[in-house]
Order: sequence, then C-alpha cells, then structure tokens
Amino acid sequence: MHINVRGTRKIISNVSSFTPRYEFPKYSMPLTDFKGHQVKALKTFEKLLPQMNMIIELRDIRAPLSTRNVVFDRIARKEHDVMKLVVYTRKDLMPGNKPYIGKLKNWHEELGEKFILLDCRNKTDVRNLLKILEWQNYELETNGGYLPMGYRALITGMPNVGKSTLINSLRTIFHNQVNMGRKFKKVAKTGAEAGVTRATSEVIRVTSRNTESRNEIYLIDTPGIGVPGRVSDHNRMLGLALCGSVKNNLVDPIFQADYLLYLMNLQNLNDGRTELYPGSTNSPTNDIYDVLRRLQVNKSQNEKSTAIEWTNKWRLHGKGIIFDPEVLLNNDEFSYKNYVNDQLEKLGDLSYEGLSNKLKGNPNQVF
Ligand SMILES: Nc1nc2c(ncn2[C@@H]2O[C@H](COP(=O)(O)OP(=O)(O)OP(=O)(O)O)[C@@H](O)[C@H]2O)c(=O)[nH]1
Repeated sequence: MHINVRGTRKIISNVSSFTPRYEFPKYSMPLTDFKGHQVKALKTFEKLLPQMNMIIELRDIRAPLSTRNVVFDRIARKEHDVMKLVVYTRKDLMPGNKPYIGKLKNWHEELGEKFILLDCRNKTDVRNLLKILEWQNYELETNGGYLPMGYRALITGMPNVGKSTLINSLRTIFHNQVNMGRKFKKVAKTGAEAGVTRATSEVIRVTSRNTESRNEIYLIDTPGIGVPGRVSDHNRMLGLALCGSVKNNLVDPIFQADYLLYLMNLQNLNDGRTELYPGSTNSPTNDIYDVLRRLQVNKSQNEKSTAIEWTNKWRLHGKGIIFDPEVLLNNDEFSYKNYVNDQLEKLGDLSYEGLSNKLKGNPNQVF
C-alpha cells in the first residue's frame, strides 16, 4: 500500500533526525484465522436476521478498521429494516485525544452509521446501551404495537471484542433489578483468548415487561467471526493479533512486537509526548531488537519471551495506543466510505459452500 503522508512531520522531543517507518514490511504469516465453526455461525446469523430488531456490532476502539467486518455488512444489507448500532468496546483503553473521536465521527457520518463507545465492564456505560435498547423498543411499540417474540438484538463482532462480557454486564443489571441480592450464573463465557464463544446462544432476556413496555428485550450472543483472507492483509492480521482477535500463536511474537513499535513511533509523531517504550521520547528507534534489549529485565530472558510479555501487556491493558496505521497517518486521500466499499468489493459474493470447501482444502486458511 502506498501511503501519501501530509508533509507536517513533527519533531519527536529533541531528536530531530528520527523518522518513523511509514510502511511496515510484509513478513511471511497467515492472513486469516477463519474457521469452520464461524461459517456455521454465519449461516445461523443469516437465518436469524429476519427475526431481529437490531444488530449490535462490537468493534475494538483501538482498531476501528481492522475489527470492522464487512461480512456483517454484506449480510445485514439484505435486511433493510433492521437497525444497526456500532459499539466500540475498550473505551477505557482509548487514547484521550479529541481529534481521534472527531475523525471517528466524520467517518461514521460518511456512512450514516450510529455508534457509541463503552467499557463492557462498566455499569454506567452498559446502562446507557440498555437505555438505547429500551428507547428503540418503546419507539417500535408505539408505532407498531406488541412484539410476540419481544424486542431482539443480535450481538455480533470479531473474536474477543467483548461480546460475552457485554451480555453478562447487561444481564447483571437486569438481574439486580428483578432479583436483588441473590447470586446468579454468568450466561456467556468470557476469556482473554479469541474464540471462546463457539456457538450462537439461546435468547437471553435483559429486561422484563413493565408499565412502560409490554415487550421484553432479548439478546442473542454469537461466536466471534473473523474475516476471510481475501479482505485481509498483513497489517490487518497484525492489528488483529494485537487486539487478541486472532489466535495469539498464529503470528510470530517478534513480528507483533515490531508492528507495535512501528505504531508507537507513528503515534509519537502525532502526539510527541508519551513514553511508549523505554527511551521512546529521547532516543526513539525503528529497531525492534534494540527495544527488546531495553525491555529485558535480565540477561537470561530471551527476545521471544520479552516480545510476548510486551505485546501481551499492551493487548490486555495498554492504554492510549491505536492499532490501525490509517488512523495515525494523516493521509488526506483516505476515505472511510471508499475503504468499506473496497472491502465489500474484495469480499464479493458470500458463498458458504465456497468458504467451507476452501477451509477444508487449505491448511493455511488463506483464501
Ligand atoms: N479493558 C477492557 N477489557 C474488556 C472490555 N470488554 C471485554 N474485555 C475483556 O476482553 C476479553 C474478551 O472478552 P469476551 O467478552 O470474552 O469477548 P468475545 O467477543 O465474547 O470473545 P469470543 O468468544 O472470542 O468471540 C475478556 O478478558 C474481557 O474481560 C472492555 O470494554 N475493556
């Protein structure tokens, strides 16, 4: 990809000679982590869609492009009436700069997409989402009346973006309202690894009928669905690895660490203040082995384990880092609408038979 970068290169601290990399090398790696159970989930997803009143697509705020899956757009386009809401998760890990949110707003306006940000574990944030659901339910009810199957929302998204955590938080709020004090079991399994949920769930009730509404609100949890190789590329695979949306061991940890370094240097080019790795403000480097040496706690720790430790730390708790270079590079030519259309074009027709056959015949899962 050729990137046309605007000529306003800020100087990082007092190191005037340092130039970050604007492109990342294409190391050898698989370009997708698409699996058989995901094809099955897609078929169920498509079948369930006509019964749905809303699709809630979760994406990781640190990688708004990489965790956007056009497979969902392709399926949802067939159902014109269904409302779609994008929920960016991990708000708590988001960079605190206003321009980023401004950029996101502009992008979504281009497509007329509604979005909110939340931390799936934060009660206030999750209550706000519940209010949106209740409001939509109320609107529908006042216009159309009673829904015998209740108001239904399908929760979708890439693996590990927080779907099950969000459902559990919504359930906890509901449970505390109706069953004060008594313990209850989590309904959706959660975990730090991609692919914890492997089957589409039964309907999960999150509100009861009350004086304002006769419709109950239900959610349906789905397994995380990755992108087929034809809409993926090296940068995307690396971004997804850093978010935890593909299996950790698919991409060499040194490549992941190097990609993180590439992103950090680009980020410092924009912000110019944060100590993202040892010496990043006064002696920045593009050499990952140099950074790993700086990070090593003792001589016996090897480069690979240092890389794993460092990327894990950022994947799980790293605050203020963005994993999509398109967000960090001030590229005037970038258009969100064109990006999405380009992805849809690359995806082409979604043929499940084709996907299943290619999965069977291709151990590298690249298709
Ligand atoms: N910091 C932070 N962590 C979160 C948030 N939401 C979820 N997590 C964590 O992210 C990890 C993955 O969450 P899950 O809810 O299992 O993700 P999922 O989308 O259901 O995953 P799959 O089953 O693989 O599709 C868990 O360790 C959660 O605790 C959030 O908003 N902020």
